[in-house]
Amino acid sequence: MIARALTIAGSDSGGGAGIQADLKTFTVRNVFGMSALTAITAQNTLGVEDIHPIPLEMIEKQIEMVITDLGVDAVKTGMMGTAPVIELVARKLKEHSVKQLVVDPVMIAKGGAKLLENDAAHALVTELIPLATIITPNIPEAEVILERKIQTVADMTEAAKALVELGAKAAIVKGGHFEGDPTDILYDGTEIYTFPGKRIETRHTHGTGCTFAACITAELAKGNSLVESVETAKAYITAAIKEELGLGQGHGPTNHWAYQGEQS
Ligand SMILES: Nc1ncnc2c1ncn2[C@@H]1O[C@H](COP(=O)(O)OP(=O)(O)O)[C@@H](O)[C@H]1O
Ligand SMILES: Cc1ncc(COP(=O)(O)OP(=O)(O)O)c(N)n1
Repeated sequence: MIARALTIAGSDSGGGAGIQADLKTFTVRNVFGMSALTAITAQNTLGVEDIHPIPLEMIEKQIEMVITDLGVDAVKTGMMGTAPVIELVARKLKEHSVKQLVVDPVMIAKGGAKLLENDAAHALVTELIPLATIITPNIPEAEVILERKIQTVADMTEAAKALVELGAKAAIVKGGHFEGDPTDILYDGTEIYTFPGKRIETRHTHGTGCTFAACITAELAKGNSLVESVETAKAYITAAIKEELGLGQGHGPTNHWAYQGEQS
């Protein structure tokens, strides 16, 4: 049977991030993708113009309809928006005993728009992080969650360990926001793994975090190990950034078809 993945996240009308990035990535990685929308955003490569939240009952129904009929092998969470959404999603994931959960703690879009209310970071820590197979913050997100500054690779390593202490089985702190080459640091509760990268000079990096986490989700859904899944996701996002599509006037989307690696 084909592997199945569910993304619980916001819609990006521009197609580079959010639900759209997730479903494209799932498809390219040979996984059947399903979605539960938490919000509709009106955005393009220049920024987020408006956000329309989806009512809690409707979020709950989407999750319920998908899991009880089609089933899921892995779930990814992205833009949650508010604490009540986080609480609801955590409750549903527990009710359905979801085993593979990738938590992308989306907070702020590249253009600066707030995608998570300030008071919701606490719910992320108490409700969602303890359920996570892996949490995938960028540096500013890890700083908010842990209430500390992250300025060096050593700080990233300590941050990954601290995120696991909060209850996640594993944590990868992404280095895209550092100057210089973007190294990502994974801690799986036992070992530290370093994923080095070469910085690609481009403005087309909209949705890099969503795409990276979606690829991890797809690989986990197919039964790959965590480290294998992160390895594939790093190669996938690197190719997606490198082979830019050149769309839009601002931060353009990455190229979800670019990765030529094997289907695992
Ligand atoms: N310019 C870049 N060149 C190469 N890799 C990048 C670049 N920007 C981000 N990445 C990689 O893309 C992935 C997503 O990271 P990041 O952009 O920090 O996430 P987010 O979109 O959540 O801010 C990470 O693996 C990171 O190392
Ligand atoms: C609906 C929606 N969800 C998430 C994001 C942010 O995605 P991310 O991958 O972190 O990419 P950037 O916005 O940082 O480029 C979004 N913009 N919209």
